[in-house]
Amino acid sequence: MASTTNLPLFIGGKACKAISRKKFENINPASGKKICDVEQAGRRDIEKAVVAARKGFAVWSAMSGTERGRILIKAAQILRERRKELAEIEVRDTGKPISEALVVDIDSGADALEFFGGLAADIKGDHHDLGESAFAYTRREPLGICAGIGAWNYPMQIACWKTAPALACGNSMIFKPSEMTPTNAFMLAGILKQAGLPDGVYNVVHGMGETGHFLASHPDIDKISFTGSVPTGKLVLKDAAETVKYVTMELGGKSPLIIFDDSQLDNAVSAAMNANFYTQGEVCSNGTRVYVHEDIHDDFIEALKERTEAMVIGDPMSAKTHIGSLINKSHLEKVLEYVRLGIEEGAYLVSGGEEVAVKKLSGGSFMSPAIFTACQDDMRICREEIFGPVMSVMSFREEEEVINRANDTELGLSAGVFTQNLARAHRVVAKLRAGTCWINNYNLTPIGVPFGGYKQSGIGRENAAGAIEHFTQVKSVYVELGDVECDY
Ligand SMILES: NC(=O)c1ccc[n+]([C@@H]2O[C@H](COP(=O)([O-])OP(=O)(O)OC[C@H]3O[C@@H](n4cnc5c(N)ncnc54)[C@H](O)[C@@H]3O)[C@@H](O)[C@H]2O)c1
Repeated sequence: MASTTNLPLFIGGKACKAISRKKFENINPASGKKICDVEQAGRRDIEKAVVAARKGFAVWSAMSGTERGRILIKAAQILRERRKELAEIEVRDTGKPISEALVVDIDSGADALEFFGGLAADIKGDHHDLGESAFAYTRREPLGICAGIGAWNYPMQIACWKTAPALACGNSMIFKPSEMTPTNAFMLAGILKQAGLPDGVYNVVHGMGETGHFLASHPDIDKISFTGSVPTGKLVLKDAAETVKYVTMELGGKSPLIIFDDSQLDNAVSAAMNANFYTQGEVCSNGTRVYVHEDIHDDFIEALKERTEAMVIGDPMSAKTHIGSLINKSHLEKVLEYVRLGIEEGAYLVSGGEEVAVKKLSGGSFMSPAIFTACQDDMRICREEIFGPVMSVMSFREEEEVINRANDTELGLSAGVFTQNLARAHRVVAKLRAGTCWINNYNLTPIGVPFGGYKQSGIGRENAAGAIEHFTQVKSVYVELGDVECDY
């Protein structure tokens, strides 16, 4: 997109300017330069989107699941055909390395459209036998208008993970991407239209917290699916409570990764790096509390340090880059402040944790991945979500001890266990209070497997067939075949 073009809203099947007449800037994190101005939706724009979505809903919900599914699958194909262009947009908006965006971000969105497109024809209710003269059945009906609110770390993936199940079930969607990464949610609108989606079924409104608040508090919106931080999630929940909306909450994490002494060391190091440094550490499910058995602690740190220091920090558009730019300067400053805090708290900084200058990208927000050892469970770096490339390593001795320490948090998004002893792996996983657990790997999220959090990390699940339940409501229908009994 040329830097002079404004990024419009998308309402009722058309790109449009905001009635609010307000705009904000979309900045490339790696260069610090403006990509474009973005039309900002005010209250009247949200009203317009709700009217369009209601009209779209009437058309879309009357179509068969087979017809709806065909359009979603077609959109998935277009996404894959345009993978490179969309991945480059993702990199420009987020600062993440192109090597990641090409193999994960766009395909993960396409997977969701394909998966839920395939399920659309199979959304159904149950039959209940009530004896010879009666039966009941249930209809699984769409909710109506769903609103999606996204975070900035996986813009296309988040838009598709919410939109695909919502649309498969016959709902319409008003999606608000993060103000920091607005482009690909808008691109998705054009792709869905090209695939045959009726007007008004998928709408995009841009804006900040206020725009999100307009959606979450709107009485004619039936569901909010939110991805973001715990504090914002609580505000959205309050808004949703006022109008008794369905909610899905995908919130933050501070997840444990437990590495036992019989682990295959190279794999454990690989997983710890994936669990902390992928997308510059800006991943909700990251395993940032790494518990390593004391007998292998020093060998683990030695291998980890060597491999981490070989990572390439640089231009996210370069295929060689492993660590791109953090989302912006203030987030970089927040992450570096946590590094300073870790040192103050008495943790030992083994590697990294410094701002890095990248040639020709002086306006970017780059840092070297940080590894802390000698961490204690009560340090703030081990309790608070940093959302940057900062790994805290702690040692442990006993299985029961490490399970208790891993569970000692208000969050519960994910967890990982490394061991060759599979009986132990399953025993430990069963006791971990986290929505997604990995045994001998980390951070894989195939579309057919549910994803979501325990405790304050969230409510509900995304992905897998179960998501259909979160985007439909059940109507029970009692059918009398005999006479009506009446004592009066
Ligand atoms: N569990 C998951 O699946 C998942 C995935 C990605 C990110 N996250 C979490 O997201 C956070 C990082 O993303 P972020 O900084 O964009 O989060 P954030 O909470 O600051 O913002 C998320 C979204 O909410 C909007 N928003 C802000 N105030 C609002 C309000 N009052 N009402 C409605 N909407 C409002 C923002 O504009 C943005 O679109 C991290 O905590 C991360 O763990 C979770």
